[in-house]
Amino acid sequence: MIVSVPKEIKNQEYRVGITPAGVRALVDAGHKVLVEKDAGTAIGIADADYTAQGATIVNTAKEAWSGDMVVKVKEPLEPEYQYFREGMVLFTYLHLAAEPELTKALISKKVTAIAYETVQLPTRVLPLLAPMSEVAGRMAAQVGANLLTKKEGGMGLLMGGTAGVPAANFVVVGAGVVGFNAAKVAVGMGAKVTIIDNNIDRLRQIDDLYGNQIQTIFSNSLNIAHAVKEADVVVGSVLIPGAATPQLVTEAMVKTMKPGSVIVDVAIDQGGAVETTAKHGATSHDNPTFMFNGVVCYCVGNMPGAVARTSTFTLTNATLPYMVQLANKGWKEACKANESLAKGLNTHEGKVFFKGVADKFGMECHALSEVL
Ligand SMILES: NC(=O)C1=CN([C@@H]2O[C@H](COP(=O)(O)OP(=O)(O)OC[C@H]3O[C@@H](n4cnc5c(N)ncnc54)[C@H](O)[C@@H]3O)[C@@H](O)[C@H]2O)C=CC1
Ligand SMILES: CC(=O)C(=O)O
Repeated sequence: MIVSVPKEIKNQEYRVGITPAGVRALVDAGHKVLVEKDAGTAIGIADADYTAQGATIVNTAKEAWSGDMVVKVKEPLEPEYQYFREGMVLFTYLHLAAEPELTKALISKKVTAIAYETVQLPTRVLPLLAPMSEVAGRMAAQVGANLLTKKEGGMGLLMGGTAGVPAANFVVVGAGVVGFNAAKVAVGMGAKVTIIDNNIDRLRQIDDLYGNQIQTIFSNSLNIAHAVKEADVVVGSVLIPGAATPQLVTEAMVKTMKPGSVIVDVAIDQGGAVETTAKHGATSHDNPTFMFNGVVCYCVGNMPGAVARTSTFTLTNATLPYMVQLANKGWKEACKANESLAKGLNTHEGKVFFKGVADKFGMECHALSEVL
């Protein structure tokens, strides 16, 4: 099989879908790997590092989209839709419930699209979302701390406070991988941390691990409203896998926040957990914030792109075994053999196979058993 890897084109996105070690694994298994010129140069992976492991460097995006399977990081952007074609297997983040135009393009061009973020283990863990959620969660605490400074529009608070002066009140809505990592780093910075989730077992785990260092609160609108009103930083990190995110932090709640407080809506890629950021839409690394009622709002849809070298290795450690299965067996046999991978199938032959996406756009959801 020919596996091809385009250079990412999203704003400030320097991650790459494959590392030299990934090229070696695919080449050793008998596949040909095409990597777009300079795909990894910005993060210290030279074209020569790829060719040394057996990749062929191609000069144009068109060639880099020509493989039987195209491996990427971010959801394709409009200029990339021209490369879609029937029979192509696309393995990348897609977030289709928040991407109506991309969904239409994949359907009309009959692409077989397998989304990293909906591959799911029997334990319900999302093994290809978790690595970037770990990065984005850790970043959310750093971003929140930075945005609290006067220069960034914040009220001029130091996350950990000082002896005699209280620490910032850091509230996380959604205690999954993003939320837990955000809370963990915020605790390390000395913030007063509260985490909210509707999964009581998850809250118990965090309570067992962190005791009084993290206040756990069960999710309901009253509890969220109270916590948001008192917060200096709110992190949005709720997810219903593959579906549009419920906007649990309403605009009315945001209006109760103090001027100079901060929202970091990490969940923006699935639509956003905060009504205000969801309405605004994702921001970019070049222009990451906007002000609403005195509150600094940050909702960059590709946060891990800012730490692209760490993120590339963290992501591909997780994606490579699935990539090798898809290349060795072909998508259909690989999905038949691996139920977790099969859950990644979002579109094929012009049909939608993921319920969260079908429900969002009022389309029919086809059963995997129709094709596997
Ligand atoms: N902006 C960016 O660059 C990035 C965004 N993300 C996004 O962050 C979001 C969170 O991802 P993960 O932490 O990996 O997901 P996860 O599945 O690990 O955690 C989601 C949490 O939300 C909780 N939840 C669901 N309904 C809830 C409710 N009604 N009230 C409170 N909590 C509720 C779940 O119980 C779960 O603990 C996703 O949308 C993901 O795509 C992830 C990485 C990068
Ligand atoms: C999860 C995702 O979309 C990202 O890492 O950019």
